[in-house]
Parts: sequence; C-alpha cells; structure tokens
Amino acid sequence: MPKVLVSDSVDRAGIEILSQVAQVDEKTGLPLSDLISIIPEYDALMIRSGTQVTKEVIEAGAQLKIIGRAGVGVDNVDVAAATRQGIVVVNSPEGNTIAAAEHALAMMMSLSRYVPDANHSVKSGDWNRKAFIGAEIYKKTLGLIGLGKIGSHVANVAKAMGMKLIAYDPYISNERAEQIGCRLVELDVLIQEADYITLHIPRTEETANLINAEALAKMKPTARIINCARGGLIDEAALAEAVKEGRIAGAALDVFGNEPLEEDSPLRDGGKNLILTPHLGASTAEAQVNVAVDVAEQIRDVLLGLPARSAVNIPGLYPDALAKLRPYLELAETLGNMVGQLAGGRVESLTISLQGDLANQDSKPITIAALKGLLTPALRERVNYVNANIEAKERGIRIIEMRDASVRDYTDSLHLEAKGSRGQHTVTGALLGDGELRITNVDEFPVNVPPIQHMLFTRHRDMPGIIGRIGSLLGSFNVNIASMQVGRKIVRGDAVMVLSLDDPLPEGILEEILKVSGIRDAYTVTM
Ligand SMILES: NC(=O)c1ccc[n+]([C@@H]2O[C@H](COP(=O)([O-])OP(=O)(O)OC[C@H]3O[C@@H](n4cnc5c(N)ncnc54)[C@H](O)[C@@H]3O)[C@@H](O)[C@H]2O)c1
Ligand SMILES: O=C(O)CC[C@@H](O)C(=O)O
Repeated sequence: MPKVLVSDSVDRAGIEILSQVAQVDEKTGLPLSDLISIIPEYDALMIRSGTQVTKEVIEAGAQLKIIGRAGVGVDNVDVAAATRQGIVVVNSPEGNTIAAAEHALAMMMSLSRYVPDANHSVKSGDWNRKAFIGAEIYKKTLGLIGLGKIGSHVANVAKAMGMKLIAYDPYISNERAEQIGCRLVELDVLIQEADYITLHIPRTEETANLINAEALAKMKPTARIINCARGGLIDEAALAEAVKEGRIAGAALDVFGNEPLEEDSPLRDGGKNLILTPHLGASTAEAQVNVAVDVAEQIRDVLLGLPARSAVNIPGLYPDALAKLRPYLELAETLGNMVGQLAGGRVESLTISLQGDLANQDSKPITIAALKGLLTPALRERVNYVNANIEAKERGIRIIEMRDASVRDYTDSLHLEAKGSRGQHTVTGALLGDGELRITNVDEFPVNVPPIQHMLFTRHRDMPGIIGRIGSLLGSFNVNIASMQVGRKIVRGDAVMVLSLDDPLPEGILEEILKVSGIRDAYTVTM
C-alpha cells in the first residue's frame, strides 16, 4: 500500500479520501531535518503553508510521486526541483477563493467601523461611543489591484454595496473588467483616486513592494488599504509610519513579509487604524474542506496511476504519454513565458506552430503548455495545465495552432508568435539531442542560446561598437554577462542581441540601454 505523509493540519475529509488507497501518517510541525529523514518512505506528501518543501526534501524523497498543497500558493514548494524529479505538484486553485474574498471584505468593514478596537474596549469595561465614529463605504471608490478570481468576487460584492469600482490589472482585458463593472486604470490613478485599496495579486518580482513609501504618499489621507493576498506587496515599515502619522486613514493586513509576524514589527503599534490577522484568508470550515478534498482526490488519483486535474507543473496526462511529451512541454512553456514578456502584458493573440517531426504530435498539451508559460508572469501558481485554456479565453487571447512538417532547421521545433501591447514578437525553440532547450530564433533573427533566468533582448542596428557599449553599461551596473548572441540577416542591417545574465537588471538600466546609439528597443525577460 502506498504511504502518504500529511505534514500540516488538513481537514478530516481529505484524510478519509487518502485512507481509501494509502497508509496515511499525520505528522505536523516536523523540523526540516526530521522531514528530510522520513520523506524517503513516502509516495506522496500533503501540506498547507506550514511545511517548507525545499530542494533537499525533494531530493531525499526518492519515492515521491506527488506533492499536494491544500490551498493555492505553492511558494513553500521548490516546484522546479519537483519538476526535475518528475514529481507532480498539485494545488487547489479555487477552493478558498470565496473565503479569501470575504476576509478582504470583512477587513474593509472592520477598518471602516473600528470593529476590533470597539469590541476590545467594551470587553475591557468601557462604553465609549465617541472614539469609534466610522466611515461608510457606500458611494466610495474601491481600487482593486488584481482582478482575478478573488478580486472579481470582492468587486461583485462591493458593487452590490454601492461602491464605485476601479481596477489595475495589466493582464485583464477591458471587456472582462467591464463585465465586472470595473473601470481599468493605471496604478498611479488608482492609488490617487481610491478611498479603499485592496490587493489581490500574486507576489512576483514585478509586484514585490508595489506599495512602497512613494505610493503611500500619493494616497488620499482618508484612504484605507487592505492586503489579504501575499506578504511583501506593501513596504511594512513605510505603511506603519503612514498610518501612525495619519497620512492615510488605515490599513488591514492578513499576510506579511515574514510569517509569523516578527515580535518587534512596527505594525503591532498601529492602534485602531491598523488591523492585523494571522493569515486567515482561507480559514473557513468550507474552504478547508474544499481544499483538502480537492487535493486529496488528486493525490489518490495519481497514486492509482491516473492524471491529476490541477497540476501546477505537469499536465493531466497518463504517465506514458507524459514521459514522451515532457521535454516538449517544457520547451513550449519556456517559449510561451518568453514571447509573452517580449510582447508586453496585454497579449491579444498567440500563434503556436509545430514544426518538423513535432507537427505529428498531439498539439493540445503543447498549446496548453505554451499558454501556461504565457500566463505565468501574471497568474503564477494559479495557472496550471487544466485552467490555462480557460484563463487565456477569459483574457480574450486568440489562440491559433499551425503545423508545418516541412520546416527542417531542427528535427522538431516550436515557433510562437504573440501580439501584445508592445507589438508582435516571435520566438522559436528546439530540443537538442541531449534534451537541452535552445532558443533558435527571436523576432525572425537566428540565434542559439539556452534560456536562463535573467535575459536581455535588444533590437538594434548592426554597427561597430554597439556590443561593447552594452557590455560596458551592464558592467557599470555590476551585471555579469553569462553569454551573448547577436542575430542578423544582413551585415549592418537590423539585428537582435540576446544576453544571458547572472544577475537581475537593476532599476533604471533599461532607460540607459535605450539611450545607446543604434538601440531601438530593449526588453528584459525573467524566467
Ligand atoms: N490570505 C489568504 O489566505 C489567501 C487565500 C487565497 C489566496 N490568496 C492570495 O490571493 C492572491 C490572489 O488570488 P486569486 O485567486 O485572485 O488569483 P488569480 O490568479 O485569480 O488573480 C490574480 C490577478 O492578479 C493579476 N496580476 C498579476 N500581476 C499583476 C500586477 N503586476 N499588477 C496587477 N495585477 C496583476 C493577474 O492578472 C490576475 O488577474 C494570490 O496571491 C493568492 O495566493 C491569499
Ligand atoms: O491557510 C493556508 O494554508 C494558506 C491559504 C492561502 O494563502 C493559499 O495560498 O491558499
């Protein structure tokens, strides 16, 4: 009988499902070293946010077939290490949507009417009605940062309560926002116009510290901000100061940069205008049953040799088909991610061309993998092989599939073309004999580079000195170049440069690159 380790507390409904097919051991609060020493015995691991599934845990889990996260965020799992080892990582992308949305709404109402402090005051023997004069939310403007599943539900409820809605989400179409009754605006406008700001975005390189001291300074003095999404989106020290000094009216946080929140965090001294909860967004009886059942069913299915429905890293295919397709899926996902970033946020269409021998393969999983890659910068772990198609359709992305067996530059290659806010861009990639990925063409210019985490692409005029100038500029910002490739069709004509970098590009450098004579465009791509 297979063995499942449940290392965080999950609802009994999940344990009962697992017990039908496996021996289930519940061992919560294990130190990392203990987890590493016992994990080799297990076929599956079920967690919430309390267990850190590091590379070491995954490498020790020689028998592991699946890691199930009873919740959305897989930030506590090294997904790349799991994928390399062929371990399926599954989550429950929707099981706690309503719970998290309702918590954000509860925070908004509590902030407006000082519910926590008023409650505390009565319980301490006081009857002070003057200290708690609140504000109405009716006819106030709610600014939603992120209009995905949770943001949309918050918007619908807030609309019914008479609020005006504005939203900032660079990956959502105007049509979708209109359906929800929201006006899409730029971030700066939202920050300056909203009476309430609520965040419903993942934490990514792009969103880390999105609400910093500068943004807080632009908010209305009567405005209140709520974060029930992820820690690290708001500068906590700057927020504590802004609330303390009355530069904004209040803040409510459920999530923090470090959890549990540090004892000496300045947020703890925020008074009645700062409400803190210990990451309770998903903590409803209903959500806990939903996520436990959703994930336990997937673990059961994978242990029985069936596909998982919400795999974050590997699509829901039968194991044999999956083993054959996996390298192409990785290629498609990488190219999708890359072409989406080159095309800019709001992608209108994606054309996927299967070339050479690949033209004879089942295109569906490859298209889904490309869409998953395309949507990953926006949705992170919320996009998976199951929902990528639906998410793309909801965003109004037109998908075109093509096959051309006659293209024979490589045995098989994949060509993606995306049209977005920065125009039309293309990327082609292939698998080398050893299974290594190669980008073989960018914007129809031939190159030969392996994809890596930090990359810089330029469009420029092929002319003497340009490569040296870009190299020196990166050097002056202390950015190390791992490799560099130039692709051109004719000498001294149009060209592309692809630089693989050891370090992320610091702020401001793109503007400097664009000033270099001969450079027409420059884009960063982070994988
Ligand atoms: N507090 C909790 O317990 C709890 C519970 C569930 C979910 N969450 C978190 O809530 C967040 C939102 O979840 P969801 O289910 O709505 O996710 P979702 O994927 O459905 O929506 C996220 C939205 O953010 C948008 N987005 C991405 N990058 C952006 C950017 N730079 N600027 C503006 N918008 C951007 C995306 O386009 C998308 O529409 C996630 O971080 C999730 O982990 C927290
Ligand atoms: O309560 C939890 O397990 C975390 C909930 C939430 O942040 C999630 O990512 O699903």
